[in-house]
Amino acid sequence: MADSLQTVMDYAVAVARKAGEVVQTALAGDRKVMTKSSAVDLVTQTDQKVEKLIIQSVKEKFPTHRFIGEESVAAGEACELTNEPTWIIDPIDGTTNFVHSFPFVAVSIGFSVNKQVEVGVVYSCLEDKMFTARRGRGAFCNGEPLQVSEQTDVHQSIIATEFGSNRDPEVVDKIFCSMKNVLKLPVHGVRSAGTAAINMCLVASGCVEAYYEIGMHVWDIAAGSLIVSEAGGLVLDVDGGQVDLMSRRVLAANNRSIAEKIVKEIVLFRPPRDDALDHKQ
Ligand SMILES: O=P(O)(O)O[C@H]1[C@H](O)[C@@H](O)[C@H](O)[C@@H](O)[C@@H]1O
Ligand SMILES: [Mg+2]
Ligand SMILES: [Mg+2]
Repeated sequence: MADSLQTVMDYAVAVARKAGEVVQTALAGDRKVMTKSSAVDLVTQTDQKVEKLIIQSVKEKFPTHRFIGEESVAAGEACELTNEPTWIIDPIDGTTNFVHSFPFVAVSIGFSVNKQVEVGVVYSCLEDKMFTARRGRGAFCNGEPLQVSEQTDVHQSIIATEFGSNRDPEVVDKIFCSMKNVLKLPVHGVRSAGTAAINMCLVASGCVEAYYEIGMHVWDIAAGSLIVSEAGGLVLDVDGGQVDLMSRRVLAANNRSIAEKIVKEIVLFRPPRDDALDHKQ
């Protein structure tokens, strides 16, 4: 598999770039907005078109590989991570940004074998930044090596998080309570890029010290998790334990010292797992 992983990586980069071109072109036109799990969980025809393009392209080259794609799962496909080679795809991470032309939108492609992410590609289309990682081979942005921040003092940190698309009052309260706790540590700032994948690339790039979220999905974080760990960071569960990609909980941090401080401030809850949830809307 070692050499074929490079073939996978090269192909993922080429497909992500092609997908990014479609996203950019679509930004110039009208976007028909539909909803999924809630009134603020948005999807457009471009999300669906880009996912089809990625899956068709990959199937031509790797006919036996499996897929977990956000929009295919929304259409009723199983969301099951097995030991088989699997492409984990978010065609547009940051659909709300895309709808509003808020300029952070990414194509995220992870590739896993034995349930472990081996290749991660996040293409931040509007910034034209191609983030890549292969397990054990480092993380890069447009070919330049990435390194997480060296900051160990949480008070000198920027922390990224997201509001998600669940508007259940109890969940919103927990999200805000965690955010308030983090802000009051105090930290230099709290930020939301509106895309989990780009938040993770910001950790990998050393611009923010940590990103945490409860409620996102496996396709939001599969590629980014490898990019963070290959840039020298840690990817954990929000309780500080081992991350489980299907659990919809993640904390990516530059180092353990920052991670431990953030863990203490997060109000924990468990959304339904990706492999247990009925995604079909
Ligand atoms: O734009 P998406 O692909 O739907 O991903 C979003 C996700 O829906 C939202 O819940 C998270 O807060 C964002 O960070 C994701 O990137
Ligand atoms: Mg997403
Ligand atoms: Mg998406």
